[in-house]
Amino acid sequence: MDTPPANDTRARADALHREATACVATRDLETAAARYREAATLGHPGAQLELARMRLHGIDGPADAAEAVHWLQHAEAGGHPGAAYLLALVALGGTALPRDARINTRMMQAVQHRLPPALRAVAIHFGRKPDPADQTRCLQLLQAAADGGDVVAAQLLAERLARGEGCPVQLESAEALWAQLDPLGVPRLPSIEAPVPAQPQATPGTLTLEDALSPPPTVSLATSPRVGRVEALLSADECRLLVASAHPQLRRSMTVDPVTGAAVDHPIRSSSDASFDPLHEDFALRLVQLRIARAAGMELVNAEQLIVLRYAPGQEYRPHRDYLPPSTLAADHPAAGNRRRTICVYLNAVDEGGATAFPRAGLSVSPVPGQAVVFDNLDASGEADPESLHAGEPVVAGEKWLATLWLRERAYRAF
Ligand SMILES: O=C(O)CCC(=O)C(=O)O
Ligand SMILES: [Fe+2]
Repeated sequence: MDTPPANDTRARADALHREATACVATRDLETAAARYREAATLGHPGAQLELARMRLHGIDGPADAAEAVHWLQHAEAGGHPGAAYLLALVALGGTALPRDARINTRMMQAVQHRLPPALRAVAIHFGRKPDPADQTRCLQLLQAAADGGDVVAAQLLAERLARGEGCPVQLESAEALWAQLDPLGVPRLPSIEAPVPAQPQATPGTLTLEDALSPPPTVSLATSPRVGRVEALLSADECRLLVASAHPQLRRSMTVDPVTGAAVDHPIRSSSDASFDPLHEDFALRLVQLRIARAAGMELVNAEQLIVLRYAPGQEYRPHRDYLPPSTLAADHPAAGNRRRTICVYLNAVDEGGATAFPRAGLSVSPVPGQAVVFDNLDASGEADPESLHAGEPVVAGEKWLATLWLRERAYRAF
C-alpha cells in the first residue's frame, strides 16, 4: 500500500531537520540554515523556529527580523510553544512586531507549556507587583522554573526563601536549594536588597508586561554634563537575575586601544565583566534591558550589548569618556553613530567606595541597588563632549556589581 503523501512530506521534513541539527553541532551553519529552510518550507514547526532564530540574529547572513517573524508565525500556527514565546520576545522590542496585548497572551501560553525562560520571566514580573497574591505567584513560578532545570530561577528562589520575600523565612528550603546548586559550581549571590518598585498602574493577578515601557522618572543631578538618577528602576529579583546570568561568564575587563582599536588589558579598568550576546538573551533579560534603555529615554535597538561589571576591593574604572574614537567606531556599526548616552544600574550595595564620579560637575553618585545613573556623552549638537568625563571610584570594602548600557545615536541591534 502507498504511504499517504502527507506522511512522506513529514518524514522528509523530519530528516532535513535532523540533518540541520547535526550541521549546527559541527558548526556548519550555512548548510544548517539551508536544511532548516527546506524543512520549514515543508511545514516543520521546529525547523521554522530554528530558521527564525538564525534570521533574527543574522547567523546565516544579515539579520532579518521580518523574515524571522514570518517563520515564527508559521511555527506558532503549527502549535510550537517556543514560537509563541519568541514572538512575545520580539514584540517586546516593538520594531518587528507591535507591542500589544498579544505579548501577554503569548507568554501565558508559554507558561502553560512550562517553558522555563517564560516561567522565569513571568515570575520576575509578578515579583514586581506588591500584591501578596502576586508575590505568591512569583514564588510558585520560580519553583516551577527551578523544577524544570532553570538554575537562575533556583538561585532567585533560594534568595527569596532565605530572606522571606513574599513568604515567611524558610531557611531550610533555601539551604536545600543551595545544596543542590553547589555541586554544579553555582556560586552564592551577593546580598541584594531593593524595595518592590512602586507600580501605580499594576493590576494584581494579570500579566501586564507592557509595564516595562514606563520606567520611573529621571531626577536631574547636573546639566554639564547632563546627569540624572532613576530610582527603583530594577527589583531585587532583576538585580539578582543580572548578577546570576553574568557570573559564569565574567572575565577581566578590557579597554579599547584608541590607536589600534584592539581590546587591551589596561590598569584604567581593573574590573571583571560579562557581556550578553543577544543570541542568548531570554525574555526576562530583554525586558530588563528594555526598561533600562527607556529609563535613558531611548530604545533597546540603540543599545550595544549589555555589560555587567564586578569590582572587587581596590578595583576601579579610572576617569574616562564613553564616546568611541573614530577607529573603534569604524569597526563597530559606524551607521549607528556614537555612544550618545550611558546608563549604569547599581545591582548591589557596596560596603565602602565604588561611587560614580563626574569630576567636571563636582558630582558623585553612590551605588543604591536597583537605582540607575544616566548621562550624556555627546553635547546638544551631537559632538563628543569632554565634560562627560566620569569614573567608577575604587571599591574600598565589599564588591560592586553594575550593569551598563551604552546607547548609540541610531539603531545598533536588528530588533
Ligand atoms: O563603575 C562605574 O560607576 C562607572 C562605569 C562606567 O563608566 C562604564 O561602564 O562606562
Ligand atoms: Fe564609562
